[in-house]
Amino acid sequence: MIHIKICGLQPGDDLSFTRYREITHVGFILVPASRRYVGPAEIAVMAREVDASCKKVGVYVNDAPATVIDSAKMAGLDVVQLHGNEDLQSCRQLKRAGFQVWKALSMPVAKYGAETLGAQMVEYAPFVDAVLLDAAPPKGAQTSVTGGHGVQFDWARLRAVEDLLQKQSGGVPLPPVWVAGGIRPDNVSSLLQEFTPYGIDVSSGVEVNQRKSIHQIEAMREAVKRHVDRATTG
Ligand SMILES: O=C(O)c1ccccc1NCC(=O)[C@H](O)[C@H](O)COP(=O)(O)O
Repeated sequence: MIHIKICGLQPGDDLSFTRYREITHVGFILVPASRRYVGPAEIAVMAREVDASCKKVGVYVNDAPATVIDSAKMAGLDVVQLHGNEDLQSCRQLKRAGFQVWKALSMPVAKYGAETLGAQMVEYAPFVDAVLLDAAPPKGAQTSVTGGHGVQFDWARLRAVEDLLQKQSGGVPLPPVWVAGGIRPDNVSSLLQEFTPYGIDVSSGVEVNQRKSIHQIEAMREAVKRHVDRATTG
């Protein structure tokens, strides 16, 4: 199964999609500069509408671990997604506090090749539960708004990640890989032709007028299902 995370929910959004088996994670943005910012107390209220099968993820950028722990406890989160330059020590501290930890890594641009990415994945592996490969933010984006721009990276680069995972299979086990950045119902199939991630993380691609659309979320789920069905029936 390809897991799906829908990210950037806000008060008033319809959370009934969290009951779908394939939508395993729902995300909230705890980055004050983001247009999708929601505070921990508001998340705790929204969380009552989240199906028990769906894990609640909080996205943080460069906050001190103690701040993340207090906020994530108040919000009732299962997973903390670190979307900045957080170090190994911070990941370890958050895991020790009982949270699953995901580390976002910016997908290689020309100066930053597969080896660097592989080295980072190996380095973070013991301290995280997953890595999330996201597109680098566009020029001009606010410094702390490191994701959620609807920007796609070159998915052909994921072939190098596939090779890394194959090569690594005898060595340090690498964490599950999620892919994010500009994924929409009408392009998800091209991504999945390049690479089969553990999961996909989607935000802008399931929005209409900057708010989550239940129809777009449904279209995403259908598009992934169609791809998987086609792949399994040949
Ligand atoms: O969504 C935000 O506003 C955001 C702000 C700061 C850091 C991360 C942010 N989003 C991270 C996500 O998990 C997004 O789902 C991911 O970057 C994909 O976004 P999109 O390209 O819009 O699908």
